Amino acid sequence: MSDADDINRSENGDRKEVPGPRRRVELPLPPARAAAAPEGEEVGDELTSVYWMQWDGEAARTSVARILGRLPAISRRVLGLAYRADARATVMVVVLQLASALMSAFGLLASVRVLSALFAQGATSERIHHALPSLALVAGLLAAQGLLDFGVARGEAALTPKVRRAVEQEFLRLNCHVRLEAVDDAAFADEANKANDRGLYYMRQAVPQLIALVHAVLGLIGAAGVLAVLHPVLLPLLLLSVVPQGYAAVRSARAQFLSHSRYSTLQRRIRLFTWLLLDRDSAPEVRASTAQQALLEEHERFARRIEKEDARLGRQEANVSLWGRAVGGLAVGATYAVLGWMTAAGWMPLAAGGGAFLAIRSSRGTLVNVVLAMHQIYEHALWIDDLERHLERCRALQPHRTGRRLPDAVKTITVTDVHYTYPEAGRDALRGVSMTLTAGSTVAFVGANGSGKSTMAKLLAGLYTPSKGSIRWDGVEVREVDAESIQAQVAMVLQDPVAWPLSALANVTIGAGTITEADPRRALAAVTESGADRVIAGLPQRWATPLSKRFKGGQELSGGNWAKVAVARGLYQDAAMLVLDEPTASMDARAEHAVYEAVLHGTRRPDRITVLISHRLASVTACDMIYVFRDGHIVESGDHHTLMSRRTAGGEPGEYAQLFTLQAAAYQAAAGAEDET
Ligand SMILES: Nc1ncnc2c1ncn2[C@@H]1O[C@H](COP(=O)(O)OP(=O)(O)OP(=O)(O)O)[C@@H](O)[C@H]1O
Repeated sequence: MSDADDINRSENGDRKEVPGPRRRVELPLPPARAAAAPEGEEVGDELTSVYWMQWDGEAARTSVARILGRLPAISRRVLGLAYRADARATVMVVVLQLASALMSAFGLLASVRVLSALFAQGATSERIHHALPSLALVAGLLAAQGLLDFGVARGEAALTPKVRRAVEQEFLRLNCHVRLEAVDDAAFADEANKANDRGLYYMRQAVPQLIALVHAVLGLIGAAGVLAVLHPVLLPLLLLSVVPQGYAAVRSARAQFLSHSRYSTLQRRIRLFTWLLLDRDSAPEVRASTAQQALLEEHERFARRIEKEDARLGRQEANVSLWGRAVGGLAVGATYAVLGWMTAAGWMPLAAGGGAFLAIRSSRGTLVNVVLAMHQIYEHALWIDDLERHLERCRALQPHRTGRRLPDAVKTITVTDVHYTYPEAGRDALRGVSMTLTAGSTVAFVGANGSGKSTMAKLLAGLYTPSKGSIRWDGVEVREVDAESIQAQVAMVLQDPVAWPLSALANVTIGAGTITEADPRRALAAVTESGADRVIAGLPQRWATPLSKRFKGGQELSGGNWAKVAVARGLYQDAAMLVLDEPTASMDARAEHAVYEAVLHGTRRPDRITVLISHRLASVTACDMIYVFRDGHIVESGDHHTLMSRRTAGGEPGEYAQLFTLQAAAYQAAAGAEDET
């Protein structure tokens, strides 16, 4: 329904001059009690229909064998990442790890020789004498292994922070370029949040964990080799002693993963309430509306559900671990009993039995490390998998790059029969919009809330791609050029511009893609035109003042002053198209007038198309072309005079004329009331 429908008619059908009460629509009474967020026993109930939960389900249902099968791929990926981050350190870590494992195996063999010498026939002093060379070898090998492990630690210290930076950078780079329509999707935002929260966190730990795993596996291979040399039967016995613990670790990892997935949305919700309670922006309204108690209660409701889930998980883990340790203990006892029996039965010399005991003990410790490292990597791999899928999705959602760029100057933009539907939206936001914009002209989009004005502006700016129809810049279809090259040609000042927590100067220059460099003359001209010059002149450090109270000496601006800075930012960008999407709504009347004066008259440039979106029709009367939007399409177009004289088929004024008269009448009525008092 258009605003024009809101015009009241008097009993005899005459049009009233001033707006009356709004017509009522069919809307049932709201419930007396409503939960702020979905209720339910299951913490993740509200997530069941979200598509990315299916991945979680799939990962958790995957067999252990398949997960283990993925480990080589994950290892390759981590190694590749490490190699790209620091090739030298990666090679060093790999080589030193191998050498350390060799030292460990030789050390075990040397220990068996020491025992053989000690358990041999003859006088004690003679046996000790014979054992000395092997003892010295053991000491030497241990020292060498210590040095090699030191080298591994140094390599790891160099590698881990580099990998961390590389992963984070890639994650951020891909996410911040993802097409806007994907970011509009709540499910995508959930996925990005989860990937940042968990996937990235575990990916950062992947290098040290992989090093720990490789270290343990190599140590195990060395010890197993020694055991095989002593007696092959010892190997399956050893394996038997650790299988129960490994099973328990894997079970526990899977339970944790499912649990975390189930309440990741809850965590977001609880953080939202924490933020609302602590944030400076919401602080005045929270206090003025005494909303503290309501927010605290909602926070507690979620906190209790998380608490319940945490406790359940803890109990489950304790049970699984107890079971694993009990069965594992029995298996170890059995292993030692068999070893004792083999030595007593003469299957193995006593020295070899002693050596086997040492090897089993050290292998058991190593095997537990392997299981723990596998457990961790397995658990984290599930999250890393999600992160990888998210990154893959981000790659697919990058703005299209064809290598073709738009020409620097544009003469005409032709929009033909453009349709656009937001993801998961029930209806089209734009339906068959056509228009022609020519350089040097100022164009206004007007119409009721939700009629599609901002959407059209975002399509013109290349932020969205039309679902149907075409937008051509001097005949070049926008789908055929790099989206970023369109965005570089368009300066957009949005309804709620970002209050960048940067210096006043950086707040002006960031629209041109820099916060460290400025064209001083252009910056001064931009702030002068937008009226931000007075704002900046009043700041303690002028251009250098940080515009955020989070910084020492930082200043906070009023909404209207922020808008002036935002308009300056748009003007500074000096783009082929300037879109002002109601940035003046929070400005005082004089400031708004000054901005429109500057944009419509002062800086009218022959090479620029200026698009104004406004609900205050008095601001757009000087535009060359005015497009009136309703329900996603253009119902009227022309300049102010044409539109004011337009009549419908029934002889009634057109939509623009009705809206304009309505607004003018409201001012005149108010002015009349002032005169009477
Ligand atoms: N990010 C989004 N995701 C889904 N739907 C959206 C999104 N943004 C806008 N819409 C819907 O698209 C339609 C057009 O919205 P748009 O913001 O373009 O209208 P507008 O004319 O600029 O409104 P206003 O005057 O209130 O700024 C509306 O139905 C709106 O609810």
